Amino acid sequence: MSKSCNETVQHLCFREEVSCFAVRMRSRIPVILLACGSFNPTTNMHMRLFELARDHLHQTVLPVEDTYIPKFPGRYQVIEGIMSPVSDQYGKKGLVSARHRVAMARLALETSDWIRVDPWESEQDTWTETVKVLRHHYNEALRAFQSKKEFMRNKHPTESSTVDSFPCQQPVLPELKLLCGADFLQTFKTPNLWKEEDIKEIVEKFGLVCVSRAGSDPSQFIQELDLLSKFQHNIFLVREWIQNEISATQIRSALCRGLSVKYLIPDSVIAYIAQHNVYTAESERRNEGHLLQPCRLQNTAIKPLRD
Ligand SMILES: Nc1ncnc2c1ncn2[C@@H]1O[C@H](COP(=O)(O)OP(=O)(O)OP(=O)(O)O)[C@@H](O)[C@H]1O
Ligand SMILES: NC(=O)c1ccc[n+]([C@@H]2O[C@H](COP(=O)(O)O)[C@@H](O)[C@H]2O)c1
Ligand SMILES: [Zn+2]
Repeated sequence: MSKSCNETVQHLCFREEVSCFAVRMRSRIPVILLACGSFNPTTNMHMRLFELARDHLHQTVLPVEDTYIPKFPGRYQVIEGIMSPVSDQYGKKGLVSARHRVAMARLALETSDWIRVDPWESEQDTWTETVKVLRHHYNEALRAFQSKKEFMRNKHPTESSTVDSFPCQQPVLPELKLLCGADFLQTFKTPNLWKEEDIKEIVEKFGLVCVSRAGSDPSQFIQELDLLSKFQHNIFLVREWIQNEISATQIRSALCRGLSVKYLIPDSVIAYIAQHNVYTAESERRNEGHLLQPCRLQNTAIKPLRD
């Protein structure tokens, strides 16, 4: 092959790569994953939850017209993971202060380049419904998207077509999805814990990514609940391919008995717990016998009127 012919081929290959990239950028939907929970303390499994969910979303197939792209599979591009520890007012037994739980999550996530802890929920004066936490983070993402768009507009004030010619430069508003384990999903059926309209908004407007957990069958559960089966196209079930049944409750109970939890939670978190003496028999008794705040709120809401 002559040099010029070779160059032409290279040029064509480059152009094809660029156009594949452009198609990919246009088709892949950016996603932010938000996990709400106690994180008391953060375990290796909490972090695995994010990794499993990201792999799953990256493997979801592209729409038919794009399936020929071999190098770039996946309908979604997970751009960020957010861990949101619940506030102290949640009232769960053994829940230690949010200051400690946020600090431990920060240490645990030090080695992640895409998951971060966000203290907003834990800093609120009262317990916040999960749907409101989703709305807050959605609004944050919307603000970031709008300022990026504004920045692009200022960068190319006269070239209105630039954004169309280089789709990779066009900011796309990410979708925000609630990430949870199968046991979390099962709590949707617990009386007085969730409002129906909240569940509807979560699955209809945002979407759910649910990771399997021993003892829970999320697919059967979805079929049993009309509200979930109606929006099942927006519920992603992720199979944990290697079982990792770590539970934060068991970690706390092992710590209180003086047993080793090494390799179940990060070393940095173990060191923090020891340094601050976070988990003790006394901390385990915190909120003992209390109703969870969501149940308390629902109970007061449905109190009969006095005559
Ligand atoms: N082993 C696991 N497999 C799948 N999901 C999990 C696992 N551990 C925790 N999760 C999920 O992580 C989120 C936060 O959970 P949480 O803080 O309650 O931790 P936990 O280990 O379940 O603690 P606890 O035992 O105190 O309930 C929830 O959505 C929960 O379902
Ligand atoms: N109605 C609601 O919005 C509602 C009810 C129960 C639990 N939750 C949330 O789910 C999470 C459950 O965490 P735990 O699994 O640690 O109990 C917490 O973030 C809590 O705020 C929300
Ligand atoms: Zn739990």
